[in-house]
Amino acid sequence: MSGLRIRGLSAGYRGREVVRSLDLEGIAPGTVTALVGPNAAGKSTLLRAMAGLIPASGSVVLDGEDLLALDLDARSARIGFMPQSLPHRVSLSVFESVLVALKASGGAGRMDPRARVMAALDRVDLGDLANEPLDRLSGGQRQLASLAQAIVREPRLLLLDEPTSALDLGHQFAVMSMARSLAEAGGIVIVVLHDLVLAARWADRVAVLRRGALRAFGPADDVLTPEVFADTWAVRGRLMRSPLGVPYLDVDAIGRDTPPE
Ligand SMILES: Nc1ncnc2c1ncn2[C@@H]1O[C@H](COP(=O)(O)OP(=O)(O)OP(=O)(O)O)[C@@H](O)[C@H]1O
Repeated sequence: MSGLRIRGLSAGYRGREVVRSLDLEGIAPGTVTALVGPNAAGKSTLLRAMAGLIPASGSVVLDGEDLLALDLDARSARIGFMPQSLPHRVSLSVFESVLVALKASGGAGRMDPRARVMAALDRVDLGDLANEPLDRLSGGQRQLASLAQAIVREPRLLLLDEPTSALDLGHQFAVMSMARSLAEAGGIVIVVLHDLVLAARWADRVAVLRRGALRAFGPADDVLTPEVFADTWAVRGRLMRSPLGVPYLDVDAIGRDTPPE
C-alpha cells in the first residue's frame, strides 16, 4: 500500500486538457523520480494537479489514500510543493516566509516552530539570510527560500518544479543531494528537471513526459535511449557514462533520426 500510484490523471486549463489520462505506478518510498520532457509537455501541470492547485480527475494514491479526494489542508499536510516561478514583491523576511509555510495547513507540530524554520533554512544554506527581505534576494537565493518553504513540514511527498534552474553548480549539487537525503528518510521526491545529466546522476527513476502522456519510466540508462531522444526532444542523442559511471550526454544533431550504432 505504501508508495505513490497515479492512474488516469487528466488535468488542464479552461477546458483544455494538458495531462491526458496519465498512469504512473510503482513509485516507492525512499526514491527520487526525475520528471523530464520538452517544454510544454505538461510537467508543471502534472505537479500542480498532484498538489491540488488545479482541478484534476483520476487518482493520485499516496500510501493507500487518494490525494484528490482530500481537502486542501489534508493534502498540503502530506505534500510539499516548490513551484517553478516564485512570487515577486512579497513583503516578508526569508524567515517569515518559511514560518508562514509551516503554519499554513495545520500548524507546526510539537517542535518549536522557530527551530524548525531555522533548521530548514540552514539545510538550504540560507541561515545567514533569515532576516533579509525576500524580495532582496538573488534569483538563486529566492529559489532556495522556496525550497525551504516546501521542506519545512518534512512532507511525505515532495514535488519540486525545476529547483535548480537558477542555481550555481555547488548549490545544484547541494539541492539534489538534499532531495536524495529527504527520500532516504522515507519520503518520495518528484523533481522536474531539464538537465538530463542531473536526472541520471541523482534520480532512481526517470519519467519522460511527452504531450501530456508518459513516454517512458524507469532507470535513466533504460529510459534515455536514442529513440526517446529522437521522438521526445527531436535531437540525436544518447546517455553515456564515463568509466567511473558518471553520466554525460552525447547530443550531436537536431533531428529525429537516431544515431548510427
Ligand atoms: N495557467 C495556465 N493557463 C493556461 N494554460 C497553461 C497554464 N499553464 C500552462 N499552460 C499550458 O499548458 C501546457 C503545458 O504547460 P506546462 O507548464 O505544464 O509544461 P512544462 O512541461 O512544465 O513546460 P516547461 O518545461 O516549458 O516549463 C502549455 O501548452 C502551456 O501553455
